[in-house]
Amino acid sequence: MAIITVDHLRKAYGEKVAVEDVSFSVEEGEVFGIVGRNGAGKTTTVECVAGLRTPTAGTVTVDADLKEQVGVQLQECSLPDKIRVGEALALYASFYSRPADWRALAVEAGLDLRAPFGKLSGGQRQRLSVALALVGSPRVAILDELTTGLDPQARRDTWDLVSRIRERGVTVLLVTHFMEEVERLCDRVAVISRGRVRAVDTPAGLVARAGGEQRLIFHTDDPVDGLRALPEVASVTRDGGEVTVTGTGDLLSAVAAVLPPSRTRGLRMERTTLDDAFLVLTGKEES
Ligand SMILES: Nc1ncnc2c1ncn2[C@@H]1O[C@H](COP(=O)(O)OP(=O)(O)OP(=O)(O)O)[C@@H](O)[C@H]1O
Repeated sequence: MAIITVDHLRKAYGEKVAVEDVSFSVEEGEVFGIVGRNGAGKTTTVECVAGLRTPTAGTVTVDADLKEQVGVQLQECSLPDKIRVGEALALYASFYSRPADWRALAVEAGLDLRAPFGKLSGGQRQRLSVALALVGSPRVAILDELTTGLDPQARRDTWDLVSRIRERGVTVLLVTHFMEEVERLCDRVAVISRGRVRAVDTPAGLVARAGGEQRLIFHTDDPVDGLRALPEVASVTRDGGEVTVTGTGDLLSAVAAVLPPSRTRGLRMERTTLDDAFLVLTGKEES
């Protein structure tokens, strides 16, 4: 059952249209990603879902109590430097009627309760902001660019935290720029470009939409025209000594049957990645 339904959402700030027309629905218990380039309208969309902004047109339905059951972590977490992790969590917990065990949350997020906010690293601040979003025991957690600016280890620690949230059955709406994050965490993802949804699919489905194509690249002195007749092959191009064969299915075996690998040099294979799919779906330019 859908816990979040966004239907033809439009949001303008005066003359500036931030979200043109966005529709998607999120099932209970899934991690749903929203990706798009800078300024695509991602934050505005999730702020409308969180009830922090009022849509100009369209509707947002959240099947949960917004104040009690939706936890929000927005792009920057700022607290007074002197407040300690434990104090911040206790303060936020006091806002809710059924708060989570905030000490356990701090342990899970790898945070020291006595550490002052001003002394936390970027990764620790992000994990604190996630813990603060979870302190009310929400059914839905909205996380906006939670790993931007983090080093690879801090990013992985934050991903682990998100994986544990999902294991508890919390529905997660995740805004991100990182395709690796999408691949690791998201069940489905909406690709937004210029305020419109370009695709909603699983990460694998997005790759398939972008062609799901393989490329074989190698050097050979032999003729390669015969490869074009193979059903697996979509195109064959030669640029100087380098040959590129694109296609689908068991492309490598099909090509090897016609052109033995011993007649090629430097053979390598590339597949469409989620990054490629993102570029195809969002086009080359973004306002
Ligand atoms: N309060 C505001 N007033 C006017 N324009 C705004 C406001 N908030 C956002 N915008 C503009 O609306 C567009 C969409 O912004 P939004 O923050 O939703 O995009 P985003 O996809 O989250 O971008 P980013 O990845 O850079 O965070 C941008 O052009 C932005 O400059």
